[in-house]
Amino acid sequence: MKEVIIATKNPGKAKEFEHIFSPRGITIRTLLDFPDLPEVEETGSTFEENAILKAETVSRALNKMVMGDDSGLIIDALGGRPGIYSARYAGEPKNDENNIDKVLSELTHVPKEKRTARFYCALALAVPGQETFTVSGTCEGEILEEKRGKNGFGYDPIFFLPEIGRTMAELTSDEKNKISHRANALKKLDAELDSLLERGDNHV
Ligand SMILES: O=P(O)(O)OP(=O)(O)OP(=O)(O)OC[C@H]1O[C@@H](n2cnc3c(O)ncnc32)[C@H](O)[C@@H]1O
Ligand SMILES: [Mg+2]
Repeated sequence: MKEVIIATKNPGKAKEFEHIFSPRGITIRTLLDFPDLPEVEETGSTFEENAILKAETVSRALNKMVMGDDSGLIIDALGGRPGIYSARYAGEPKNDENNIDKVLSELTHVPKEKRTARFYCALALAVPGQETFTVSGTCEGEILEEKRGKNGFGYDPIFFLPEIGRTMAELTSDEKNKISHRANALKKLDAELDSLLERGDNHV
């Protein structure tokens, strides 16, 4: 069985990875399947550092190939915030609705043309005994003044894609998985991942 372990506890991410991998005959498992593993501290100062921390910590604990995803929303008018703090922007415990409300209130007086933003995703692939690979992907958009759509997770309902004319939360998962920051990053890991899976280096 071909299997990829993703070092995430976020069910929204897990669903996206599953959608992308299952048509290729690859099963995914996440930290939700390994409840006894210790919490990974996201102490890095960049998305890349945090993705590596997640992937390497879990890879070491399981002695398996593991992918880490660290991602977030970069808003130009907020100097790049919430950035690496996207998950807990409105404080603990992390809550998507509260995060969105905080962003919208900070942007209250910012006009449409200055509401540009991008999603960023860093992926790290840790393989026992090998150097960790990292790649990144982005997706450009604008922050709306109110939520639209019910799909996706996180900041998707306020992230508007001007070329498509819909928010990320108004896309089907197939549509999101073609254009998202996560999909764009994953495309760059494809060749690497395929050859590791072919060689059976995932130690399943
Ligand atoms: O660390 P793990 O367990 O993977 O789960 P997490 O939710 O804490 O993940 P991050 O630390 O990478 O924080 C990412 C946050 O950025 C936001 N985010 C990332 N990708 C997103 C997407 O595709 N759509 C909407 N929001 C996204 C969302 O708020 C996430 O909680
Ligand atoms: Mg996190």
